[in-house]
Amino acid sequence: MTYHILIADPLSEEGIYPLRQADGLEITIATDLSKEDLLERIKGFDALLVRSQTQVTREVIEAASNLKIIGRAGVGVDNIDLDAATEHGIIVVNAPDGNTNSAAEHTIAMLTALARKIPQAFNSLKNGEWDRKSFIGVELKNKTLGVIGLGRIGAEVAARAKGQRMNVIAYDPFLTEEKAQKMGIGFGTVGDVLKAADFITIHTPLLKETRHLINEEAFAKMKDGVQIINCARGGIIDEDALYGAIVSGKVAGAALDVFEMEPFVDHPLLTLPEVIATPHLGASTVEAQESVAVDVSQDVVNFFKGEAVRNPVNLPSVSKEVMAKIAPFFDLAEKLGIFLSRMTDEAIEEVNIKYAGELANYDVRALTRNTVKGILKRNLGNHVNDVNAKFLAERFDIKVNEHKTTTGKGFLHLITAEIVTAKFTHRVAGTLLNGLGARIVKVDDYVVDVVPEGHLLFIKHKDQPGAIGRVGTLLAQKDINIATMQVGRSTVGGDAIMMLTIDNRVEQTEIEDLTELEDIYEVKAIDL
Ligand SMILES: NC(=O)c1ccc[n+]([C@@H]2O[C@H](COP(=O)([O-])OP(=O)(O)OC[C@H]3O[C@@H](n4cnc5c(N)ncnc54)[C@H](O)[C@@H]3O)[C@@H](O)[C@H]2O)c1
Ligand SMILES: O=C(O)CC[C@@H](O)C(=O)O
Repeated sequence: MTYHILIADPLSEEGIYPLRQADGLEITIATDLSKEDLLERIKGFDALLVRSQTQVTREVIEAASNLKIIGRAGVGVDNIDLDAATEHGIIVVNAPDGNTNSAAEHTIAMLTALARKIPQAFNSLKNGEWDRKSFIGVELKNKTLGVIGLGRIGAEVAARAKGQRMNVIAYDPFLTEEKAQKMGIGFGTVGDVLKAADFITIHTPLLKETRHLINEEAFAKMKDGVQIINCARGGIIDEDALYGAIVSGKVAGAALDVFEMEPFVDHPLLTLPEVIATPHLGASTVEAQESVAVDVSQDVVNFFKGEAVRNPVNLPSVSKEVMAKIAPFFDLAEKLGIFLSRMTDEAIEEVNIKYAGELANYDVRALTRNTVKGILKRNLGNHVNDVNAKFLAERFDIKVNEHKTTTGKGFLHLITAEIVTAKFTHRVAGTLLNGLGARIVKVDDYVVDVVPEGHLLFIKHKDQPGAIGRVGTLLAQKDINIATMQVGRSTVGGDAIMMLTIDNRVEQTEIEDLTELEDIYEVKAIDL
């Protein structure tokens, strides 16, 4: 099998080495595609790798009939329609750590250049002027740097600013006073930061909540003569408001690496001498580009090898240690779901999955997704996968609940999956037995011991002499060999079940013939 990878933005050649090394991957590099070309070209590709330039819109995702993974060589995924990717079962991976250092260094370079008006002075010199009066800067020492967004990059910038002997005050929804104290920085609300800072640097993602976070109202709270740096994302600062604040003299200077609309060739802000700018170069170093490309390429290779990806954006990430514990249960979890989906033809309203024993100590959301995937597969086939299973369940108004208990009822680990319909509840439990592999150990209230593999028949019948014989005879007449059989009953002469493993898949007509036998209530064929 060959998977086709489209690299649509320039990536470091050294960085894509993992892709070049892997078997079964064919790489096409086509950068600077127009929107129309991308919509046309994307059709045959299994993977798409981009940086920040290519806009991976819903339209692109819907035009891509084979796409399975989108890799973003960098942090921000605001150029990718994540909802559309999730709905279409496409996993999005990024490279969150590879460019942190470069982006932090760029921010500090911008801060210093802004304070000392270096770009303006250089331009003047290039224009043949020796002007020592117009470019009087300010020192950073003892000035206050306000950091909005103290994540990976914000924290690095804060640490470096302290090296410049600046006072740092930060706001981040995850920042506590204790953590700020440990970092040796001040802590406050956005308002406190805006009020206290001589320089303000933004390091949040662009989200609904952060769009125009720095607007007219925010500028009004700032010190007169404040200077602003944005090396995060265009759109976090309202550019019209910034223009007004510079012209009015409220803001003495701005250093911008990112803009609301990129790319552009001219921009009103660049007509102002107080503004210095770079064309989104925060991550543009040899080291960062190699690092993000390696990270994202490695995840694409892992994905096509069926291994866990390290930096999923639209799936919760699972640590290596947890993955090692839960990965052996993936197949069983999915099979429990497939089993349950065959137990009823009614609409499923609720799915309850209970993890008992040691499994209860781990993050088992990936197992839950596998069970939900198994349940939905009956009607959705390959349209459902790990990425969209929960989303599709929600779309179909199926509530998914996860429960945990450390008591394993005699099993080291036990997964019990349950589906609830308007009329019935069905339950199936499975485990992994040391040295023996997966087993289904309970179906509804009946204890069984069945290997979840191949073709199974689940038959509900009356506990009467002859019922089992009649099933055996009919299957023999149809030339269907029984490999294994388990029986269980609630009470003598009451309801009972048979679980058969058979060598061939049964047809619907054969199920109907079995159902017509005396004392047989219900027959379900389950292919695992
Ligand atoms: N210019 C570039 O080339 C370049 C390079 C790398 C990253 N970036 C951008 O830099 C930004 C930060 O990247 P990172 O790796 O540090 O991300 P991160 O996820 O590590 O940190 C983001 C931080 O912002 C905080 N945050 C979210 N909403 C907030 C709000 N309303 N107010 C204050 N803080 C808020 C989060 O809690 C988080 O701590 C992103 O926008 C990223 O896309 C730009
Ligand atoms: O692709 C780039 O160079 C920009 C990357 C940067 O904006 C990011 O969010 O990682």
